[in-house]
Amino acid sequence: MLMLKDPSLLRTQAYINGAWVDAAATFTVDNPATGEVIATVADVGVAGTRAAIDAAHAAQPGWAAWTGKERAAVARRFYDLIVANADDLAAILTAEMGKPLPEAKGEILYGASFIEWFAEEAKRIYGDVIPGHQRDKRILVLKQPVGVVGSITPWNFPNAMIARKLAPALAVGCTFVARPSELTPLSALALAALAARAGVPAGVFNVVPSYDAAAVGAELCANPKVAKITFTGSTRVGKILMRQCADTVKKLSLELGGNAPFVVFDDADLDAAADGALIAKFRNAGQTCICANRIYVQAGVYDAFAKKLRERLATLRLGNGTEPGVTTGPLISEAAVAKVERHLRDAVEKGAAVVAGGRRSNLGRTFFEPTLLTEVTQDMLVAREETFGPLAPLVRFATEEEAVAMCNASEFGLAGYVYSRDLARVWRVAERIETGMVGINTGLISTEVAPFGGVKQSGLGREGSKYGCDDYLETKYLCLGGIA
Ligand SMILES: NC(=O)c1ccc[n+]([C@@H]2O[C@H](COP(=O)([O-])OP(=O)(O)OC[C@H]3O[C@@H](n4cnc5c(N)ncnc54)[C@H](O)[C@@H]3O)[C@@H](O)[C@H]2O)c1
Ligand SMILES: O=C[C@H](O)CS(=O)(=O)O
Repeated sequence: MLMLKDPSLLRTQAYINGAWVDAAATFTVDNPATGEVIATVADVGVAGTRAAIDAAHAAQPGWAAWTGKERAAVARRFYDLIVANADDLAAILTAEMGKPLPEAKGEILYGASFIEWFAEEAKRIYGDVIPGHQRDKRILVLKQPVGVVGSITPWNFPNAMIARKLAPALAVGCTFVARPSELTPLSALALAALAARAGVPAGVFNVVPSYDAAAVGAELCANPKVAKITFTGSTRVGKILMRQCADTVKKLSLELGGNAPFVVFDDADLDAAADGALIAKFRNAGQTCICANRIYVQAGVYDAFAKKLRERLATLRLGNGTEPGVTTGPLISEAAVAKVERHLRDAVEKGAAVVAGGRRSNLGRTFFEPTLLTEVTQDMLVAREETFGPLAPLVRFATEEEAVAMCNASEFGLAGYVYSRDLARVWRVAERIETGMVGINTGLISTEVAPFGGVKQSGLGREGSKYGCDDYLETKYLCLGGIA
């Protein structure tokens, strides 16, 4: 049973047009650590999603008519309420997703940082005045909200992935229909409760929990009242949404799959690199889009680095995320465990060696021991596919050229990491690696102040930073003639 300071944050109805709405259909939300049902949630399906879109469409002109300062004030109250209720939001998040409470609290504050950042940006949505091309012409450029935004988000960061999208939308005057993952809807519903308390007007922020992701996604993509789709999730689903948006030429922001290379050169600080690899690989039990998926180590330091990383794996404690001292929670499902096992089996069959972990834990069906593999080669599944679990594969390389070529031998390009104390080498590799983001001598790069996003099949657009409003704005050009 979830013990909350404010039990009213545990919401199981949809939030549409400022009202909590039941539905005839429901679905259950399970605790991935224990398998117990923690909530039964209204499933509003396509009909409820359509109603939410209608509400968002009706509310949008009014919301856009508020000044940036007025929207900023509401967003600031929203931020303050999230921070004030962070412990409850973290408890809800851990219950439905499994990550350890300290990590869940960190996610809540990370998500809140986007609400804070874009509350500030709301006052600075500037246009332009451009010198006329003819004597009687005056040219203006306006930045206007795109309109209704449909949002589809994953289970691994059930608070922050919504906040990272909702924040710029609210700031510029868009309205928002959020369809959270069926695995983790409670975090989104708790955010809706706090948004209402903050004074976000009815219809501006709607949450439509639903089990049938494909049907609701198709409605969001096809409905002409929706101007933009913002999606975070797998590349597979991102491609489906792209296709479905074509008929109405919707704007798209896509934060998709990753396969991050993590490169350790022989001149690196090996302790710093091992610390960085531990966080970049095992944060959220390896279930983040920017997790180090392939760890490339230059031959001269390969054994020393493997030893240091193995020592650090021994400090990880697997367990239920509510228990003090637990660093690594369960995976989201048995299917996720099966994917880790498939990558492990393939690697071992092709010659890799298990030097730590390598098996399910007796803690439960979704627990897998943090695992370290050596003698991994580029042809193994673990180097080509996103594992999304606590499996660290070490690949040996000889030269910088070889390392960069192996990094770029992927259709993904979200994040990459480079450890070296040679400034020239760091610049060469950071400029040549085909990713949207590069961590240099650090394994933790996520922040609201920087543009988050990928290249190649890892996505379109950027979230956060001074660039983060761009994807929620249209640029309108006014040409004033006859000014003699
Ligand atoms: N780039 C990023 O910022 C980022 C962040 C988090 C996760 N991810 C990626 O997400 C994946 C893991 O998350 P996941 O398993 O939830 O991904 P997923 O693509 O399976 O699901 C993401 C969301 O899409 C919904 N969905 C599934 N099929 C759909 C369809 N046909 N139409 C519409 N919606 C549909 C799901 O219910 C969920 O809400 C990984 O690939 C990870 O790299 C990327
Ligand atoms: O899983 C993907 C998230 O975007 C990772 S982070 O929350 O930005 O670190």
